[in-house]
Parts: sequence; structure tokens; C-alpha cells
Amino acid sequence: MTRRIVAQGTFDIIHPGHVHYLSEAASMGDELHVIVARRENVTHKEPPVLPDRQRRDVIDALEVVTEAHLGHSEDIFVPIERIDPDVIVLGHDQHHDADAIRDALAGRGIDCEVARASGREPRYEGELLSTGRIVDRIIESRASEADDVDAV
Ligand SMILES: Cc1cc2nc3c(=O)[nH]c(=O)nc-3n(C[C@H](O)[C@H](O)[C@H](O)COP(=O)(O)O)c2cc1C
Ligand SMILES: Nc1ncnc2c1ncn2[C@@H]1O[C@H](COP(=O)(O)OP(=O)(O)OP(=O)(O)O)[C@@H](O)[C@H]1O
Repeated sequence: MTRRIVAQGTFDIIHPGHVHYLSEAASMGDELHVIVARRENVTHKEPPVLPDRQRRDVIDALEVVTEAHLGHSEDIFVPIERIDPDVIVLGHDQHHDADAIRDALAGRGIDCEVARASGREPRYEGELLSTGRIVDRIIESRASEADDVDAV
């Protein structure tokens, strides 16, 4: 029997934390399906810069990923019902409550485990494992370059 795993997230600017999460999720089964959040549903932080389709296409191209799916715009359990996974792997810092997801799955008659992935810490000075921090770094470095030009 094929064991299907589901991972999910925004995946705006890819970094080694994403690679760690997706590799760990893939190692838990035979197929890894990734649900890429739609921009309109990313409400708890700055929305992604890149279009939905581009974020999905990049995740879909990764070797550990069987298929990347754009999420549903209103009901996060619609793709789950279609994929019919054995395990949903939450990211180490994802705000979703595992027990609330288990209850919602049970309420819909979906038989699926919910697990939590481990986090990946930086391995050398300056390694950035957060899309938000990469964006901040770009803004800071562009601003200091602009200051340098103004000072000439
Ligand atoms: C089980 C599960 C299913 C999800 N399905 C969808 C979905 O169908 N559509 C969507 O836009 N986002 C979906 N999401 C992603 C959440 O919207 C997402 O966690 C959040 O908006 C993106 O933030 P994050 O990258 O910090 O997790 C799902 C998340 C979970 C845990
Ligand atoms: N350092 C990390 N170690 C392990 N998993 C990570 C790491 N960073 C992100 N992930 C996981 O990757 C998935 C997608 O993450 P997301 O697209 O929200 O990126 P992010 O870098 O965490 O964003 P931000 O820092 O801007 O909130 C989530 O499940 C998240 O838990």
C-alpha cells in the first residue's frame, strides 16, 4: 500500500529550512504531496511576494516532492479529501493546532494521522532560514546601498 504524506506552507522564497521540512516529510512515506497556501489565505504574516502558481511550480519541481497542489481558497480540507493522505505533517512552527485538525478530520470521516516536523537551526553564521528574514535582509541591504550612493 502506498503511504501518502501531506506537507503545507507558503514557500515564498525557498531556503534550507523548507528543504529540511520537505525531506523529513518525504521520509515518512512513499509519496509527498505539498499544499501551497493561496495568497488570500496567508493572513497571519506578510503575504507572499511571488504568485501562487510560481510558488507551486517551484515546490513541484523538487525531487522529494511527488506533487504540489495549490490550496483551496475557502476550505483547507477539500485538497485533503482529494489527496486522501495517511499523515499530515505540520511544520515545526506552523500555527495550526494538531488536535483541532484531528477533530476536524474525524468530523469529516477522514482517517489520517497528524504529526509535527522538527525545526532546522542555522549551521553557519548568517544562514537565513526564514522567508520573512530573507526579505528583511534584502530591504536592509538595498537601503544601505542607496544610502552609500546618496553619500557620494
Ligand atoms: C492540513 C492543512 C491543509 C491546508 N490546506 C490549505 C488550502 O487548501 N488552501 C490554502 O490556501 N492553504 C492551506 N493550508 C495552508 C494554510 O493556509 C497555511 O498554513 C498558511 O496560510 C500559510 O502559512 P504558513 O506557511 O506559515 O503555514 C493548509 C494547512 C494545513 C495544516
Ligand atoms: N528552519 C526551518 N526548519 C524546519 N521547517 C521550516 C523552517 N522554516 C520553515 N519551515 C517549514 O516550512 C513550511 C513553509 O514555511 P513558510 O513558507 O511559512 O516559510 P517561513 O520561512 O517559515 O516563513 P516566515 O519565516 O516568513 O514565516 C512550514 O511548514 C514551516 O514550518
